[in-house]
Amino acid sequence: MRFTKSAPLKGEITVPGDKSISHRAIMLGSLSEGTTAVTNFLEGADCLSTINCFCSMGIEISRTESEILIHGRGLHGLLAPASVLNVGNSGTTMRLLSGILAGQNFTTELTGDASIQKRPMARVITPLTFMGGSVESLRGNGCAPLCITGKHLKGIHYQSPVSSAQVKSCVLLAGLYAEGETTVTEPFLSRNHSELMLRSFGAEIFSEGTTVSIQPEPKLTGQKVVVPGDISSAAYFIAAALLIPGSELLIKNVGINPTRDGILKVCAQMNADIQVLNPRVQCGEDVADLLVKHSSLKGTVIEGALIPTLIDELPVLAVLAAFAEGTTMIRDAQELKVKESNRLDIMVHHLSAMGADVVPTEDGMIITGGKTLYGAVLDSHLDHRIAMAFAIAGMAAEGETEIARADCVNISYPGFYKDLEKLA
Ligand SMILES: O=C(O)C1=C[C@@H](OP(=O)(O)O)[C@@H](O)[C@H](O)C1
Ligand SMILES: C=C(OP(=O)(O)O)C(=O)O
Repeated sequence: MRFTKSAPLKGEITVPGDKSISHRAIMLGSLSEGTTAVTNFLEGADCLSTINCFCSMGIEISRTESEILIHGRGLHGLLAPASVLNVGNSGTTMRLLSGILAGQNFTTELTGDASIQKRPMARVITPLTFMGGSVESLRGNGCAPLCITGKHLKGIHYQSPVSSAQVKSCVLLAGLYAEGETTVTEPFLSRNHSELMLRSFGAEIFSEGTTVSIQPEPKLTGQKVVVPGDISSAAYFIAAALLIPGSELLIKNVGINPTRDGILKVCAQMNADIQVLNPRVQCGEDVADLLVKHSSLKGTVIEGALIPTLIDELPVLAVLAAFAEGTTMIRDAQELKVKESNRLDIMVHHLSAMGADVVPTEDGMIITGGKTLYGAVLDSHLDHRIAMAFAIAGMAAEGETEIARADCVNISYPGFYKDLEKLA
């Protein structure tokens, strides 16, 4: 895909459904009694991987024009799959499913693409093993493929060393099958969609600060789930509208759960003009429309408790920082090294290739903004967030930017380039 300096972004857009919430709706719908109807489900490759995994375990999932219908079989209704489950590129599917599979009465093998086979799974193997689970990394390297044999699990209090919603959700889902209460404490609060959705499906779950506890063997009942627009997808349009002079864009129906809205807080620190309009609550999740106007941005510090609330937005925030006046420090972002690609290394490389002043640090980077950026030929490294972040950089830079292997945006936003083209 090729990008040159863009005309102003005008009008309105609705971004596709939230990826995290779409995954969870399929999982909890499958483990519930009755039917779960999901509106605005994200038809991205990652969520389709989750659907395929549950279909392979005997769940019937059908579509109407506007909904996905999941015909749940209850907490103990999954069937042993006939072959290896493949999660594709999806870390969320791999880690959350591991928690569910640890409590079944069958053995499953789980694998995924080349990127998934390099991502750390010890972070879920460790707590599941503490619970009495049997989860083996088949190559002995702490990565997929995994072999999971369902066992009788015991509730634990797990102090997670990472602020990861995937780890937290994995342990909570295993807790559905454990004897006694299961508790997770994390350093900083990560996204809480699992907690909100588990509660609405009927689980007994209690959160206080960075600790959450769940009781086993609830009767989960199918629900209607209306998925809000994904703030992680809205992030690219927020950034484009802020960077391109003359832009004024209304992004409708965006999930602004406080565990996900770090990008709005950082943009406010950077002097961005973003109005949060029509705030409302939909299926327990905060939702609003965002009116974004071109702004003169200034540098800021992004660190600590904010990091989990904007973890997937850091690539595009680094692009914003490169166009802002002054210095931006990104700290405590070492998790970016173990995403679909090493996002820290690639952000530093690609921004530098465009002429930005970026210095890598152990857990982030220092960006001195305000330099003129020039188009470059950049590889996505098959990482959807990298492709989308640098598409936006290309629309604000001088000259032409070419993104190679750009179709990986299908993972979280299949219509991304079409939507951009419509607006700009
Ligand atoms: O739970 C989830 O749905 C997700 C959690 C985050 O990962 P970590 O839990 O590894 O931080 C995030 O990066 C990912 O895109 C989705
Ligand atoms: C990290 C991501 O997803 P996952 O961990 O589910 O692969 C992402 O979407 O940026």
